[in-house]
Amino acid sequence: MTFHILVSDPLSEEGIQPLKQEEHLKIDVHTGLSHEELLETIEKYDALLVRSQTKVTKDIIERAKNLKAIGRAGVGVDNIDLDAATEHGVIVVNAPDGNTNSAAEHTMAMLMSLARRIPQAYHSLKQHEWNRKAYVGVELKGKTLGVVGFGRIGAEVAYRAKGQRLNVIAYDPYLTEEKAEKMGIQCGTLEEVIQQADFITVHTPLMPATKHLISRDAFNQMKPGVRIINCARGGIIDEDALYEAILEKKVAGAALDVFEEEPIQNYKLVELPEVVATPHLGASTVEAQENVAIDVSRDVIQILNGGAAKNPVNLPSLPAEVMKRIEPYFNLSEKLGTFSAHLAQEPIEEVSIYYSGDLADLDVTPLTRNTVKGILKRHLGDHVNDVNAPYFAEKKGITINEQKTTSTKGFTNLLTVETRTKSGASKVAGTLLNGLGTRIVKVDAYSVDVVPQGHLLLIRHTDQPGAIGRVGSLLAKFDVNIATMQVGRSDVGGDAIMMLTVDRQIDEDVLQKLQEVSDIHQVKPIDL
Ligand SMILES: NC(=O)c1ccc[n+]([C@@H]2O[C@H](COP(=O)([O-])OP(=O)(O)OC[C@H]3O[C@@H](n4cnc5c(N)ncnc54)[C@H](O)[C@@H]3O)[C@@H](O)[C@H]2O)c1
Ligand SMILES: O=C(O)[C@H](O)COP(=O)(O)O
Repeated sequence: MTFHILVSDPLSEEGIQPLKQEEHLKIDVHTGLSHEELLETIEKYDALLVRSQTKVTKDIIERAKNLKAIGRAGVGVDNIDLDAATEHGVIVVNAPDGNTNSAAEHTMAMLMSLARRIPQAYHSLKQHEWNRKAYVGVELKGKTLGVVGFGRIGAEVAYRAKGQRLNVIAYDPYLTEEKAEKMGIQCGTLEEVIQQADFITVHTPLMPATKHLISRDAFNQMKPGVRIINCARGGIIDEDALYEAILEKKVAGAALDVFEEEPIQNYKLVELPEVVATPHLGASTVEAQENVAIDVSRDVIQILNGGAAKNPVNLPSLPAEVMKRIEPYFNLSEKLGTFSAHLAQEPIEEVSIYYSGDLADLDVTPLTRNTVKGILKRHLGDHVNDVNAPYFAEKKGITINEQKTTSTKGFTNLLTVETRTKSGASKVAGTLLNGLGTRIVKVDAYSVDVVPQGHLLLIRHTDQPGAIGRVGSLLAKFDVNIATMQVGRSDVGGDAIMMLTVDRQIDEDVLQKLQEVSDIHQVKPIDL
């Protein structure tokens, strides 16, 4: 099968080599497409690779009927409508590590340019002016740098700033005193950082909670003469408030790589002599561009080949060794989900998934998603996948519980799916037998031993002599071959089940006839 990939922003040629080496991938590079042009062309693509220019909006994702993956060759995914991607089952991957170094180095370059007014002096000299008085700077040594957002880039900036003998105070909801102490920096609240710093650099993602995090109110709390750096995202700092604070001389200068609107339409902030600026160049180095393009290319190949991505943004990401341990259970979890959906006679309201034995000490989130996918696929079809399964479950009002138990009922591992409807619950359990593959080992209270694959028939009946024979004869009459058969009962003469594996799908009229056989209460064909 050939997959079509659109690269809609300039990506490193070397970086997309992994894609080019795959024979079944056809790559089109069309950069600079307008929104309308992208909308017109997106339908034929299975994957889209972007940087920050392409706005992957809801209407684009809705039109992209074949899209399976969006690869962001960089960190920030604020140009991608993640909710729409999740709803449509499109996996979004990014390249979180590839440009950390370059972004941190650019931040330091901006910090020093700001302190020594290098761009302004350069500009003046190019105009043939020799003006030494106008470009007096400030030293970094002994000053305080406030870092807001202490993730990969924030931490790298702090590390470098210490080399410039700056004192560093940082705020991040995940920064602990211990980590700060280890790095030789101070951990503060947002207010403390804002009030104590001589330079403030922001390194958070742009999201609703960080929009205008540095606001008019924040500028009012800062030291007079503070200098601001933004190499993260336009919008984290309120540009209008920054403009006013510079005019009012509360802020001595700003170094900006990113802007609320890109490309900039209104240049008033950038034209201020106190502002040094670059056109979103933080990640624009040969090394970073190669790294990020390689990383997303590899992940997109994985996704298109049905494998697990390393850096999913809208899927849980697990360490490789955990993935390796849970991978063998994927097939079982989906099959148990599908089996459960067949057992439910009414809309499912709650799903509880119990993991025991070998599974009890692992992060099993992907298995839970996979089980839910198996359940929902029965009625919603193939467009339910691991990405959008929790979204659809929530939309349908189905509560999902995940539980770990120590009770294994004699199995080394056991996965039990319990579905609850308005009028009751049903259960199916399965296991992975070492070297023998997967088995369904329990249906409600009945022990069975069934390979979860092919055409199954679940029959509920009363344990009476002849019931099994009557089912066998009827199926033989309609030329349905029984491959395997299991029987379980609660007690002699009580409720019982038959689990049959048959060689072909059973026609509706045969099912109807089975339903009419005496002592048979329920006949359920289950295709796995
Ligand atoms: N200028 C560029 O070219 C360029 C290059 C790379 C990254 N970036 C931007 O830099 C951002 C950070 O990148 P990263 O790799 O360090 O990401 P990261 O996820 O490693 O770090 C972000 C940090 O921000 C923290 N955070 C979130 N909300 C916060 C808040 N309200 N207050 C304080 N901290 C908060 C998070 O806890 C996290 O530690 C990216 O989201 C991207 O937008 C820009
Ligand atoms: O979030 C990022 O990785 C940076 O902002 C880089 O964006 P770019 O790929 O458009 O340079």
